[in-house]
Amino acid sequence: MNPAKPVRLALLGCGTVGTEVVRLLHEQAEDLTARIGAPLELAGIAVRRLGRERGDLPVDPALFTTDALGLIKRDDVDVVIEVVGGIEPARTWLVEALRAGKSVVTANKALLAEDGGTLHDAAAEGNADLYYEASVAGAIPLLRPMRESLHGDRVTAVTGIVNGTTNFILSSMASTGAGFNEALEEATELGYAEADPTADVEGFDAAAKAAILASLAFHTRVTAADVFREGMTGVTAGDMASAKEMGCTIKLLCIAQRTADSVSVRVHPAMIPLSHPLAGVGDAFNAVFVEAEAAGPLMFYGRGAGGRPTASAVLGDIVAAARNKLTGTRAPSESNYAELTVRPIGESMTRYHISLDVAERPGVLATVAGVFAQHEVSIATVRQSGRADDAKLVIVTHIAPDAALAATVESLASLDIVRSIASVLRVEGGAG
Ligand SMILES: NC(=O)C1=CN([C@@H]2O[C@H](COP(=O)(O)OP(=O)(O)OC[C@H]3O[C@@H](n4cnc5c(N)ncnc54)[C@H](O)[C@@H]3O)[C@@H](O)[C@H]2O)C=CC1
Ligand SMILES: N[C@@H](CC=O)C(=O)O
Ligand code: NA
Repeated sequence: MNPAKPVRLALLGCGTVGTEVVRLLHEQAEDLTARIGAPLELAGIAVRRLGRERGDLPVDPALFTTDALGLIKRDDVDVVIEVVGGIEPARTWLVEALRAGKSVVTANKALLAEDGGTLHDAAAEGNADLYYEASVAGAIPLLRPMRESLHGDRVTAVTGIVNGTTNFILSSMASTGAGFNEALEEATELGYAEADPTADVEGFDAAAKAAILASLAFHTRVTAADVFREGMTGVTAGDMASAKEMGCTIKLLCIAQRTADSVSVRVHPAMIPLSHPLAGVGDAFNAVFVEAEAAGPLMFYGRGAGGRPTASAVLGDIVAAARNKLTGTRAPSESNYAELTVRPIGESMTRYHISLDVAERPGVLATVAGVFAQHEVSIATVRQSGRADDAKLVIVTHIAPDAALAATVESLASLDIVRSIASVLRVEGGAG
């Protein structure tokens, strides 16, 4: 029997994820061949600089090139794997590959969220596969269920922790009291953080993932620009202590919800009760709840960051793309028929936890309560502590439109008796 012709791979990028992709291809070569029915073979690896020390990477040094586009254009390349990141030149490379009918596997959430439409259009044009399981929640098989298994149902909400770096930092702050900088440094060393960790801590990475998830869940193109985003750099040790006092913790959440004809997608830190299933998601783990009309609640949990877990998702996509090449089939194409509108954050319904430093005078509480009433926001609990220069009010509201809550905070800030607004946090999941 003739051995099957290899499926040839072009790997773009050989950093945290790329090196682990190379290792897994090497370690599992025999099993992969058996599962696919043909061997996988690296045709080339595009890197930024040649001659860099790559330790014990099990690969022929002759495969390295700095000419990514030249590698993509080669006739002997069947599947292009992009683990470089960023918008350009990744977009140009992937559009070139897809239009030429080459399958693409990418972990690039920033690009998919910014301009996924262009990639999907290029895939349709070239009748090529576009797989991106690693782009959201790392190793967790999440996009394939969203893209295939749940296509018989109607998804109504997706809520989750989708950034490993910030979950690592918030978990460290909550459990060991570690400082922000110290925890971020450790997350970076462990390979969780983006090349520019601002993307993690300011919520851009989670917002990109939220856009990808919302697009798949609601059959509508949602981009990063549609997502309300607030990072976690403002979360202080004081907030964490205050959350603890209330039997809560603080997590950076991604929340995507659907009504009949619109969707809302937001990313922000939020207090959640310790009894909430997301509260126990520690370290760099991710967890995502999907609610669907017929299925009910589903939960996905696992490692959302790190070279090896992410490479696992990349490998899964490579296997799928290789099988399709051999059988002449294709991945499911983009489904965006619903064309739902994206609601602004002001219309989202949520609750706020507001901590105020106030002057300790008679009538302060009544004045503050009056501001909430004026904006039709009802108060759930009030705690007062300290006296004189150290008086503090901690107020938790009932559910109200975000616009009304934001306007309340603005009015509070203009009161003479309010010395400062120490913190404002959204509250989710029945906390408070
Ligand atoms: N590290 C993680 O936990 C995860 C990363 N991702 C995504 O995977 C992608 C790669 O991430 P990492 O491996 O962590 O980043 P990294 O920064 O470790 O690796 C990227 C590599 O691309 C190389 N590169 C940059 N410009 C290039 C060019 N013009 N030609 C060839 N190579 C070039 C860099 O030198 C670097 O080695 C990104 O899109 C990231 O968002 C997705 C999920 C998890
Ligand atoms: N920087 C990201 C990596 C995975 O997507 C994260 O921390 O989650
Ligand atoms: Na995933």
